[in-house]
Amino acid sequence: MLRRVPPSLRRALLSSASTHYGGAQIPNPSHSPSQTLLPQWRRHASVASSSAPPQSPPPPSSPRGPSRSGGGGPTVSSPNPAEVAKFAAIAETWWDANGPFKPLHLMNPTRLSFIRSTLCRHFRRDPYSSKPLEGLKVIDVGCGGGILSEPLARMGATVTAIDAVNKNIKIASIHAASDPTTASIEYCCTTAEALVKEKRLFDAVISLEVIEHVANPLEFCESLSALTVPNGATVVSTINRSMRAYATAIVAAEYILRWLPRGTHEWSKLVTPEEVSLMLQKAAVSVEEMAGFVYNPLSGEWSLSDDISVNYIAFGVKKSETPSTNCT
Ligand SMILES: C[S@@+](CC[C@H](N)C(=O)[O-])C[C@H]1O[C@@H](n2cnc3c(N)ncnc32)[C@H](O)[C@@H]1O
Ligand SMILES: [Mg+2]
Repeated sequence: MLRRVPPSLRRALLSSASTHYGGAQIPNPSHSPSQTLLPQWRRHASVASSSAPPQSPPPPSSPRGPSRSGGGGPTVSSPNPAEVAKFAAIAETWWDANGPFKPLHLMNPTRLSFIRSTLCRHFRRDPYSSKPLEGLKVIDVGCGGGILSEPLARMGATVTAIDAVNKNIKIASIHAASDPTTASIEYCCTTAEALVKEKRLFDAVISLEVIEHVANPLEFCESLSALTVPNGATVVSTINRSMRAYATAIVAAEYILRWLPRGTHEWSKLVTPEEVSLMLQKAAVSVEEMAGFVYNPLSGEWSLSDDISVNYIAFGVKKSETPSTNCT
């Protein structure tokens, strides 16, 4: 089943000018109105009525040892310094379930459910086993305090977790050390780009709520792809650049409810599902499933949905052959 672009999203896309990401122009749908020219993806299986067909599991990734940068920070300049400073300022609050990262704590079971089901389907694992990701090398890019990295390790994955903020890595390492299962996580203050230079490879590359904070989203997608083994999985979540997202994720969350510090998200830096899909496609990752996260203010819980107008997550598969580059 192919996912249709919701009318609200099409309207937002049609009203926006062409967007440039690091020199690459993301096509403006108003110039190519045919829906067939927009990326197509399946609904997430637990949202849709049909499930995705199984695919060949990827070959095992190369067994490289840990590599850590010095304590001062990442080795390359891809992070946006202003964005990094925002996260450094609130690093101590990562594990405060009522602090600025409360929305991520509340969203965690829902996003883990999407990750568990898509990875298990792709890698042909039993999602009901206690360690469904056993034997898979997974990297959590922009891990913050490790609130996603830890459950991934509990699901059996061999986890590497990186962040541009050294304080985050210190806090994540201390927190993980208290449990033998999570103590095995390889935490490192570095960037995806630096690991690409080291030719590190992972079966699954996951980067949640990071792309809207990086200096160059297209280059970031290219780095995520370069870290993924052929036929491996790349998972990205973020906030849509829609009017609804502006009203809820920025005005309500930052200014009315004060869940997040003001200025956490800049509307102009948000990326739409089509843009994420096109950038990943350009980077040789084909987005195959997408789902929205919706918040129920009555229950205070998040759930998976077809509604990708605000928060959404995309699952992609790295193509087995790298497309030829256009050298001039
Ligand atoms: C909103 S937090 C998300 C944390 C985590 N992925 C999660 O969802 O629980 C964004 C994180 O990305 C990190 N970050 C921002 N830009 C980065 C970059 N270019 N490379 C690596 N980490 C980055 C920040 O330091 C911060 O910890
Ligand atoms: Mg964010």
